[in-house]
This record gives sequence, structure tokens and C-alpha cells, in this order.
Amino acid sequence: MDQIRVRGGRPLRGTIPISGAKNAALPLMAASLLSGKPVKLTNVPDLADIASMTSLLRQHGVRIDRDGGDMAMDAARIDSTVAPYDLVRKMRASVLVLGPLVARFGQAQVSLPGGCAIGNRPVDLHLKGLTDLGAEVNIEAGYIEAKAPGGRLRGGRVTFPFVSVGATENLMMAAALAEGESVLINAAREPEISDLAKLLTAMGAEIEGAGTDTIHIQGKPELGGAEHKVVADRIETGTYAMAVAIAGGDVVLTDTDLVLIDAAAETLRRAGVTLETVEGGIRVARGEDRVLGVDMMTEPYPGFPTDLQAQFMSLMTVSQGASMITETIFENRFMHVPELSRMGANITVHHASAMVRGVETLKGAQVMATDLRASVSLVLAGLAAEGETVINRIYHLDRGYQDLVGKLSACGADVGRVASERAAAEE
Ligand SMILES: CC(=O)N[C@H]1[C@@H](OP(=O)(O)OP(=O)(O)OC[C@H]2O[C@@H](n3ccc(=O)[nH]c3=O)[C@H](O)[C@@H]2O)O[C@H](CO)[C@@H](O)[C@@H]1O
Ligand SMILES: C=C(OP(=O)(O)O)C(=O)O
Repeated sequence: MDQIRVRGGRPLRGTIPISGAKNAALPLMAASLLSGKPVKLTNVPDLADIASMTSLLRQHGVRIDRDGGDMAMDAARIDSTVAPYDLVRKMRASVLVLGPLVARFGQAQVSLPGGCAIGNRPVDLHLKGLTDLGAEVNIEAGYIEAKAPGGRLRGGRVTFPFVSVGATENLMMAAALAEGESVLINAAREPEISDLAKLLTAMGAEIEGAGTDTIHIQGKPELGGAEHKVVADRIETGTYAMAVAIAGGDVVLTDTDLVLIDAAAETLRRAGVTLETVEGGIRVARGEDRVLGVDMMTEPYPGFPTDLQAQFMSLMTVSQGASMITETIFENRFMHVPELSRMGANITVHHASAMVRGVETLKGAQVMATDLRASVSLVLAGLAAEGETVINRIYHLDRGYQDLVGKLSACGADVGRVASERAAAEE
């Protein structure tokens, strides 16, 4: 398996282009199933998860042509409304085909995605929401079987007991083709929700309130084609901001917007990092002084995102002072802690909180990536560590970071990817 090797101690200087958001592109791709007319996306990132969604949609019969960041999708003819286990198990976001399939074809069978390293991650809210829109939902042999009696969902009131990004997206897509009005209450407010609403609206849907906690959707008998640019990846933006914060230096993150990372930016400012809007993007800078320890709690948007928690923890390991980090979204999202500890970090975990006492410097070590954001947090730690850090199992990174090594190297980081054969030979 490939490895990433980082030698720390070099400040970052230059520009880093931010790609389109994985977590926006995945539901946008699923939305192509809602229409028999072509849907074109631009600014689609080149990631393993996008390849997984492409395979899944092709298996349903969607024609997909990709040229760089441009992706043309045509779901005029669908061969199958079954999303099989082998494709779904690779990526939890596969469950996002459920709403569109049942809304357009009156039925779907989608493998249950199962848990993953960061938590149990049930899909009960997705299923409950679909029943609120009139679907009959059963679980058979590991598959969700959903049917719309009479072939069409009907508008309804869906109240989420707590905020779920994926359930909000699935229900928005389902409601867009349901008969009558639907209201989603306690909906997620993430920028990816607003981005999906933009595409659905361009396809002819009538949606009000996306980006707030109450979304009204007037269902249409059919939707048309559209073209849409994927919003910038706020998690990639925040990750590189934290890379600059931990390595020091002065970098402009281009093709992105500070408003997407408000909560994270505020937290970083309190730690002593400069973040400001400049022409073309966001300038991030940190001088000689170590960052300050700052407490942080993850929350649904507009709070501090759970997908930046691991990266922020890496930063706090080398802060002056201490930081209490509380994870409120996923029950098992501290798997980077033992790996950071191998590099000399001082972290104590108690239930959902981690007390991080800053140390002057980390030391390079062999570490193991356990999930996407944990993996990148180890690369960030490596940027600040003395000597070499070797990160194993980096295939997780390919799910969510396009050309991580290239983007960091271009700013002066000493980081490289070692192909599996060489890594094995050197072990
Ligand atoms: C592809 C994508 O966009 N992934 C993001 C999405 O995941 P995802 O959409 O899966 O996350 P959710 O917002 O649904 O999950 C939030 C919490 O709700 C729980 N839950 C969710 C649905 C459900 O039916 N029942 C239930 O109990 C989850 O286990 C979790 O504890 O939002 C997460 C929270 O911001 C991010 O970390 C993920 O990167
Ligand atoms: C948890 C993540 O993604 P997913 O929901 O696709 O597992 C993530 O992007 O950090």
C-alpha cells in the first residue's frame, strides 16, 4: 500500500487551489437520477468517492462522460433501480440514490450502507422521512426496499429529531418529484444543501428556505436538465488553512470563500492565525509564534465542522497551552489520537472530549491512517514534526483530497507519496 512521507519544519508559501466539494458533488450526481434530461456539473473534484458514485450511477444505467472537472450525466434510460451491496459498501453516500430512485421510478432497492470507522451511522432518518412522503419501506436481506404506492410519492411534513445532512439531501430530492408540498423541519443548513437546492431549482424544482432549518418544496411531475458549478470544498479549505497554521508561512487559498468556513476561521483567529479575504481567495498566515490553545466543539453547520476536528486537534498538539476538543456528531471520531500520541502529542480522551496539552514539538514516526480526516490530520502533524513521518494506509486520503501531495509540495512542503512496491521494499 502507498505511503506518504513528510519531513517537517518548512513553512508553506504560495497558493493552493481549492477543488469542488466532494460532499456537494456526491448528492449533485445522485440528483441526475431525477430527470430524463442531461445534467452537467463543472468543478467536479477528481476523487475516489466520485469514481465510486460514477460506478454506481452507471450501474443504474446513467450515461456519464467526464472531461477534467466537467461531468455530463444522462439518466434518460435507467436499467436498474437496485443499488447493490458491492458498490454501496465502498461509500456511505451511495444511499443518496434512494430518494431520487423511488421518487422517479416509484420503487428502489438500495443496500444498507453499514457502519464505518467513525461511527455506527444509521440511516433511520432517511427511511422515516420517506415514509412521511408516503413510501412503504422494508428491510430485506440487508437491502432497503422502498415503494411509492401508486408509483408517486406525496408531499408531506418531515420533522428531523436531529440534524442530518444526508437525510435532508435525500428528502429534498425525493420531495422535488412528489405530489404536492413537502416541508422539512430541523433540516441541515450546510452549504452543500444550498448547492443541491441550486441545482434542483435549475432543473425546475420549487424550493424555498434551503440554508435555513425549514425547507419548503413544491413537487413537480418531472424535472428538466441543467448545468451547475460545484461549490468549493469548505473542508479542503479548512484543512489547508490548518496546514498553514501548523507549519507556519503565508498562503493564498484560491477558488474558495471565507464565508464557507466562518466558525473554523473564527476559532483559528482566536488561536492567533491570520485569515482574510483577498482577491481570488483567502490569505492564511502565521508567523514565528506558536498558536494558542483554544477550546472547540463540533456542531452542525454553521458550527465548527466535525470533518475538521482531527486537523484542528493536530494543530492544538503544538499549541501554547491546552485545548478541550469535544466531538458531538460521531461517537468514534478520535482514532487519530493514538497515532498523534505516537508522535509525542499529549492527549487525554474522556468520552466525547479530548484534552490536548500543547507540546513544543512533535517527533516524526510511523503512523496509520484510519479514516479520511484522521489521515490528513497525520500529514498536518508531520508538517510540524522533527524528522520524518511515514503515514500508512493513505488510500483513505484519495477519497477526499485531490492531489494533496502536489498542492503541499508546491508551497514548499517536503512531502512525497511512495508507491507500494518501494514502500514494501524499504520496510
Ligand atoms: C457525503 C457527506 O456529505 N458526508 C458528510 C455528511 O455525512 P452524513 O450525511 O452521513 O452525516 P449526518 O449529518 O447524516 O450525520 C449526523 C449524525 O446523525 C446520525 N444519523 C444520521 C442519519 C440517520 O438516519 N440517523 C442517524 O442517527 C449520524 O450517525 C451522525 O451521528 O455529514 C457529516 C456531518 O457533517 C459529515 O461528517 C460527512 O462528511
Ligand atoms: C465522513 C466523511 O465522509 P463520508 O460521509 O462520505 O464518510 C468526510 O468527508 O469526512
